[in-house]
Amino acid sequence: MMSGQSLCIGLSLATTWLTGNGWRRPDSRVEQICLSDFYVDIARRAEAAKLDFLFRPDSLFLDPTMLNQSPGISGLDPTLLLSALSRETSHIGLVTTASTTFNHPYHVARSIQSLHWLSKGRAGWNVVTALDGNENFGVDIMPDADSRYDRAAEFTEVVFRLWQSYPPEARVVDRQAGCYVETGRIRPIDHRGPFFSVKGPLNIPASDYGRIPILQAGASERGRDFAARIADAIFAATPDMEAGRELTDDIRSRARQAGRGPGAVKVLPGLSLFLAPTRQEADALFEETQRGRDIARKHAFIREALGLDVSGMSEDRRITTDLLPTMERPVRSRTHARLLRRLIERESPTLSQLLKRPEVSGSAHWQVVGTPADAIDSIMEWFEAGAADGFVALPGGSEDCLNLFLEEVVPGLVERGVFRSEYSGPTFAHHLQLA
Ligand SMILES: Cc1cc2nc3c(=O)[nH]c(=O)nc-3n(C[C@H](O)[C@H](O)[C@H](O)COP(=O)(O)O)c2cc1C
Repeated sequence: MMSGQSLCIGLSLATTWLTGNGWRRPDSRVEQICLSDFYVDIARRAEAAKLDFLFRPDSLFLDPTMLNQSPGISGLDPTLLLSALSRETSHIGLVTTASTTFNHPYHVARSIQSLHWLSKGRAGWNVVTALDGNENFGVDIMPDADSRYDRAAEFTEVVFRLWQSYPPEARVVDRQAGCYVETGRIRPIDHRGPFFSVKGPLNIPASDYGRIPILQAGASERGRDFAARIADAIFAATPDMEAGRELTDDIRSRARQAGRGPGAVKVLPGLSLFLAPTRQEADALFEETQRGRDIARKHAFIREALGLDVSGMSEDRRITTDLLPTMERPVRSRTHARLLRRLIERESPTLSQLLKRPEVSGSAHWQVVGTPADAIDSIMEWFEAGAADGFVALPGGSEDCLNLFLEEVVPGLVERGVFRSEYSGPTFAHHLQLA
């Protein structure tokens, strides 16, 4: 924790509480996940709790076999969804996700600037390089992670320049003289690079609500360098406090090397919550949510990330490093593969233990299964240890867990003096202390 700082808290709108068996509850409202009403209620309650932002991850592909068991994160276009929410809220940040691998920077610059206008300064962009979906865009083989980062670097540079190409001060709106803009202040960007040729300028003015904060997800060496250069916050996968501290220290030092202040990039791990009034009930909620989850999918994840086939192994077999192929091989996410390997190196878990760990079953996120008081204690511990600057809440199991988070965990953090009780400004950049 840096002195005088308070937590930065986002809430994922990925309907994490419907995953596993959560959607099967009679009161889950899963039929409504493509309707804005479903999200409006949640957004208003998150704003009443004075959260920094709502966060919508995204992907540009559909694996229908995954839908057998749960609704997943597919669905509404995130920027359109957040635009609908912008009319129903007034302060909370609205972070959309746009991949730099399959979009075009002109479109992304325009749609996020539009969200910024429509929400009066509350847009944020979660920059991802994507994990899948190439065949939807005429690309036979998924580009490897390094070339995706090369493209992401150029993509973001083009977007930032487009956002500056039509500055707010160009709009003089002089009715008397009949002059709407000073055209000389609107400049093409004339960008020509390996991936894009973009003349510009953008066809929408930059809003005068200030800057659009950037989040980034992906924590390989390349990912960290990229975040240190361009991001205001990183959405991180850190399954334990040590991983959080290592990432936070590393990001601070990379930010310094990139000529930025030590606190320039906030580290915001995903925080998976399974909350109930008692620990027994929380354990039961967790078990119930996980029960029957597709074991073959977990095996496939381990095979893809590590090159290790565990499908024929008994559940009490210890998974040790000597079982792991040593050869460097391309993987979908180096971040997740590294975290999984790290777990095996440190603990040599049995297969049964491994399959239950967040590195395999929960996108490697920090996880609390317990009471709201347990969640508050864990958050305080991480924050005070410098392992996180805040978090993105991923409530699991049922909507009751989301309710406990908003109605008990957040007020508990306010009581402990580490979270705001009122917004002190109207824009997302202001909440992040960037304005
Ligand atoms: C915590 C986390 C969240 C991510 N969320 C998304 C997402 O919503 N959509 C997406 O297409 N990719 C997502 N990714 C994938 C990253 O953008 C990136 O493509 C991937 O992690 C490979 O980068 P790496 O080599 O740095 O790990 C996420 C990655 C991480 C670690």
